[in-house]
Amino acid sequence: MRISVIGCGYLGAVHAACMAKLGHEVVGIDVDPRKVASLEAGEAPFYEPGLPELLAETKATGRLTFSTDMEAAAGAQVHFLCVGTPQVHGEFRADLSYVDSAFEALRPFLAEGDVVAGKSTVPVGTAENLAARLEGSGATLVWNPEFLREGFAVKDTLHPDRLVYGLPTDDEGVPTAAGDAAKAALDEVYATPLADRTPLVVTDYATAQLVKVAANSFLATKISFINAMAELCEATGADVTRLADAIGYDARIGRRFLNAGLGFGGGCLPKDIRAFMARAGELGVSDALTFLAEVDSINMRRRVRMVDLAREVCHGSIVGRKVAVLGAAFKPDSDDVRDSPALSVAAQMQLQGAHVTLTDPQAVANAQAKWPDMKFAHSALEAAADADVVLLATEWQEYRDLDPDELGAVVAHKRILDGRNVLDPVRWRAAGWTYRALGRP
Ligand SMILES: NC(=O)c1ccc[n+]([C@@H]2O[C@H](COP(=O)([O-])OP(=O)(O)OC[C@H]3O[C@@H](n4cnc5c(N)ncnc54)[C@H](O)[C@@H]3O)[C@@H](O)[C@H]2O)c1
Ligand SMILES: O=c1ccn([C@@H]2O[C@H](COP(=O)(O)OP(=O)(O)O[C@H]3O[C@H](CO)[C@@H](O)[C@H](O)[C@H]3O)[C@@H](O)[C@H]2O)c(=O)[nH]1
Repeated sequence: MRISVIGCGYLGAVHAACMAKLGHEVVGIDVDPRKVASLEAGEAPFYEPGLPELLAETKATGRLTFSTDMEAAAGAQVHFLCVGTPQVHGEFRADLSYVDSAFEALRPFLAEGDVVAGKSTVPVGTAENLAARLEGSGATLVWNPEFLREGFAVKDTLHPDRLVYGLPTDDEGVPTAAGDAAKAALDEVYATPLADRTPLVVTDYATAQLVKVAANSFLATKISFINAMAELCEATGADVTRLADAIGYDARIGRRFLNAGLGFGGGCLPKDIRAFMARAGELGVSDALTFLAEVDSINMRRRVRMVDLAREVCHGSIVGRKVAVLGAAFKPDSDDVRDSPALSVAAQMQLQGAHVTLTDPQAVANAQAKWPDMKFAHSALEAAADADVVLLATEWQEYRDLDPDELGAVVAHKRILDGRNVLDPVRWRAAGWTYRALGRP
C-alpha cells in the first residue's frame, strides 16, 4: 500500500521506516529540510536504537523516500499525521498549530477514498474537528494513537502491545460505511502485526483519543505514586526499592514503572497530563483530573529534592562546588532532552552557583543547544575529574556499570547521588563513598 507519514520526528521517522519494513511504499514528509536530507540519505536524525539499521535496510528497497514537499503525499491511500503537539508556553494546553498546518497543507492532495490517520497525541475533540473539515472531500479521518516508547521505538512499532482505531460512527456508535472502509485500509497497513495476534480495539473518535492520554496519565500516576512512597521512605528510613519489589510481586500492581528517583520527563508524559487537565477544564470536568496536578507536583518535587540532597552532602552549600552530572537525556537509550529531569537538575544546580559538568553518551549536542553555557564532558571519568559530588541522573548502562574505585581515583570527594536508584549502596559505601539516593537509606 502507498502511505504518507507527515512529521518525521521521534514518532514519524520510526513509523515511516517501520511501515516500509512491513512492505509498504512510504513517503515521509517534514517541513525541516535538514531532517529530510538526513533521512533521505538513510541517516537517522536522532538517536534511536535499531533505527539506522532499519533505515539502511528499507532505503535500499527503494520503498522509502522523504520529502519537504507535501505534494509527494498525493497518490498515497493512508496518510499518517505525526507532527508535534507540544505544551503551549506558559499554559497547560497542547499547541495544535502543527496539526492544523500539516492538515491544511495535506488537504489539497487528498483523493476520494483516502484515509487520514491521526497519530499525534491530541486533546479529545481534535479528531471530530478535523473530520468535519474533511466533509465533502471523500477522504475519511481515523484516530490511530501511538504508544511507542523512545529507546524501544522500532520494536514497539513492529510489535505493538495493541492497536487502536477510532472510526467515524453514527448516532448509535456504529461505524459508518466510510468508517468500515477506513478500517479495511488500516487492517491492510497493519496486516503483519494483526496476523501476529496484536490485540485490536475498534472504537469511536473520542474513546481512541482518550485511550492515549489515559494510558500516559496512568503511567505518570504510577511513577508519582512510587515517588510519593519514596518521600515516606525518606522520612522513616525505609527503602523504596525494596518496597517497590514487594508490592510489585502482586500481579495486580506489577513491578514495571515503579522505579523511584528523579521522576518522569520527556516529550510525552509531562505535557500530556497537563494538556489532559486543560482539556478536562474546557469540558467542565476539571474535578475528574485534579489528582493529575498532584502527580505533576510530586514529580517536580523530586528535582528540587535532588538539589537539596546535593546541598546536604556538600555541608549546606553547593556554591562554587564542582558537580558532575551523569546523564542529560530524559531516559537511557535516547538523545531526547525534552523536559529532562537530568538536565533540569543540572541547570538548577548551575543557576544556584555550582560548577556543573554534564555528560551523556548521546544527548550532549541536544543539551548543549538548550544550555550553551554549561560545561560538557565526553565521559563519566572526564566529568568527574576533581568533582565534589557526582550525580547519576540518567541510568545509561555504562553509568550503572561504573567502577567505584576507578571513579573514586579521579574525584575530589567520594560523594555519589544515585538519582535513579540503580547503584548498589553496599558496594559504593565499601569503596569509601558517601552514597545518597531518593527514598533509600
Ligand atoms: N516521541 C514519542 O515517543 C511519541 C510516542 C507516541 C506519540 N507521540 C506523539 O506524536 C507526536 C509527535 O511527537 P514527536 O516526539 O515525534 O515530535 P517531534 O518534535 O520529534 O516531531 C515532530 C515533527 O513534525 C514536523 N512538522 C511540524 N510541522 C509540520 C508540518 N506542517 N508538516 C510536516 N511536518 C511538520 C517537525 O519538523 C518535526 O520533525 C506528538 O503529538 C507526541 O505527543 C510521540
Ligand atoms: O519506573 C519508571 C519508569 C519511567 N520513569 C521515567 O518516566 C519517563 C518516561 O519514560 P517512558 O514512558 O519509558 O518513555 P517515553 O518514551 O516518554 O514513553 C511514554 O510516552 C510515549 C509518548 O506518548 C508513549 O507512547 C509511551 O507509551 C509512554 O511510555 C522517563 O523520564 C523515565 O525515566 C521513571 O521515573 N520510573
